[in-house]
Amino acid sequence: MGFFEDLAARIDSRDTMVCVGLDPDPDRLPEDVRDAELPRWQFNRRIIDATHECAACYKPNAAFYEGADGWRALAETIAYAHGKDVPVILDAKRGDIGNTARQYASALDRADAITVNPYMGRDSLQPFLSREEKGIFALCRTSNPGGKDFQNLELASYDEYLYEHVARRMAEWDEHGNVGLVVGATRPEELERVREIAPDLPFLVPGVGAQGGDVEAAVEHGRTAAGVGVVNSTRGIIFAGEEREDWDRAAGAAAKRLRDRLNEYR
Ligand SMILES: O=C(O)c1cc(=O)[nH]c(=O)n1[C@@H]1O[C@H](COP(=O)(O)O)[C@@H](O)[C@H]1O
Repeated sequence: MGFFEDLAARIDSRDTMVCVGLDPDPDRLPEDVRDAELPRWQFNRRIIDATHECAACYKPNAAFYEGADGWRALAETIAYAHGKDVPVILDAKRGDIGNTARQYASALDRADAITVNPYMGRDSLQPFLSREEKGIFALCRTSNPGGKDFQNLELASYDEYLYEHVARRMAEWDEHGNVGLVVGATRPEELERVREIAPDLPFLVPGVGAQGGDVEAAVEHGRTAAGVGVVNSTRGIIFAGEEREDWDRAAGAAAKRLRDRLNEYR
């Protein structure tokens, strides 16, 4: 089975669209894991134990795993999530010239899907697109305030915005049914627009929770007609119990709350 079939099966069987972000910021790790060997992995292990039942997938962001210990923590985390039958999207926002991209694509040996930056064009994405059984989420309209700086430039020769063009092109380049788009929940009208352009591509929708995005729009437009799409929250889940001793239980409760809130609109 390909990534999106696995993801669809997980969404259906667990009745959840929640993508739990795993960004173990060292400055925010709880006291009781700080002195452990591989604190990031110990933190993630307890977060996964507490959240896996309502996780459609996990999304570790590579930025939080720099360095030799970080990579070990990431490898342990991915293997542990797989042990719970939860797919993993590596949020690495990759994209480079062909031979470099081929090396970056080896990150997919471990993870099930990856985020890519399409700015360098088709050849920079080809090594990812060719991995038919793996998923690729291309940045389309990002959730951050500066997302508009380039993504909302109007392309005179196409009479559309750059983010619209990215959506259209990615749909064209999706030869194996393994492409999705990253579209933030912070711009609901653009989320709706991207859904119109690319009706069949699953979305990864970040920006709810800490960034204050629109949950209803994320559900309504994030999914394909077949119901495939996920909504990510990271800090709103993993640091929900930051000041508490039972921080993992608090994360579990936050993940459940988000699942239930998303399900109200499904
Ligand atoms: O590619 C992403 O996942 C991503 C794209 C985007 O437009 N906005 C965005 O916030 N993200 C990532 O999603 C996560 C959001 O974290 P929270 O704001 O804590 O929920 C971080 O790992 C971001 O890097």
